[in-house]
Amino acid sequence: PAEEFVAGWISGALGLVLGHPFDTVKLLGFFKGMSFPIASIAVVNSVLFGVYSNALLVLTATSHQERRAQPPSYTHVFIAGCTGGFLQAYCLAPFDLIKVRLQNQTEPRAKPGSRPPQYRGPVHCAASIFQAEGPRGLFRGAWALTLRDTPTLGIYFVTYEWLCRQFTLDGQTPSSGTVLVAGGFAGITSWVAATPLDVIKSRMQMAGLKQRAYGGLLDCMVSSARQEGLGVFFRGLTINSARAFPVNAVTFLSYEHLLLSWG
Ligand SMILES: CN(C)C(=N)NCCC[C@H](N)C(=O)O
Repeated sequence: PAEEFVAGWISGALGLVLGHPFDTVKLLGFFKGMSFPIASIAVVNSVLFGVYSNALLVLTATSHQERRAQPPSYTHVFIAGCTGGFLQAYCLAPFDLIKVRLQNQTEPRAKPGSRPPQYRGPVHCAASIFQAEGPRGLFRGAWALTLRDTPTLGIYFVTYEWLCRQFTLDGQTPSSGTVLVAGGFAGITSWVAATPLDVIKSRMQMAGLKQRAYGGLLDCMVSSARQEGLGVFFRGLTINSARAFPVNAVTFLSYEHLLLSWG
């Protein structure tokens, strides 16, 4: 049961290398600042895949190797995915907050005489938030992140399993092509479902800095929709989907291959 955590770690890091250019498309260099996301996403992906697989083990009493011969029901896949999503959201919260704060810091870095950026890097950003707001400050937006990730990661694993089963004979291991396509579409489906709460989550994480402070999640939703219309909930949908396909195709392919090679 521990190898799923390790495979999740490595596959998350590989997926991230592909996704990073999409994440930083608005910034200066494509692969700039990748060490922090790699370290954090690898941990978070390890929690997601490790908890998912172990939750399925509890629910169905089958190990990863036995699941092709005895496929779990979609209800069990969904519950295990939601459990993984819920726990990964808490691990992701501080890392995601730092990422959003740094990515929204668009002052040019090297211009002489210009005001230095508020955060000098991820560690300085974490320390500044901790000093100003205490440990709870690092979990700003965590509630919105949990609401975003719990159902959408259930959807993620159900889509992946469903597509794999459509293109694979009963009891067989899916081909690499199937895993790539199923992983890619699982990523897209989950991000389409996640985008409305992703917008709200990022606004809550930035609250107090760039935008106004919100009374809570609901207040943020209502006032964003009132000021900008319902389209606000779909902001970033295209880039999220374009990023989701390669990231999750590679994540699932490397995860399945690692587990297969470890027996
Ligand atoms: C919020 N949603 C939809 C997800 N977290 N989906 C799972 C994809 C995880 C992958 N590391 C990625 O960043 O796409």
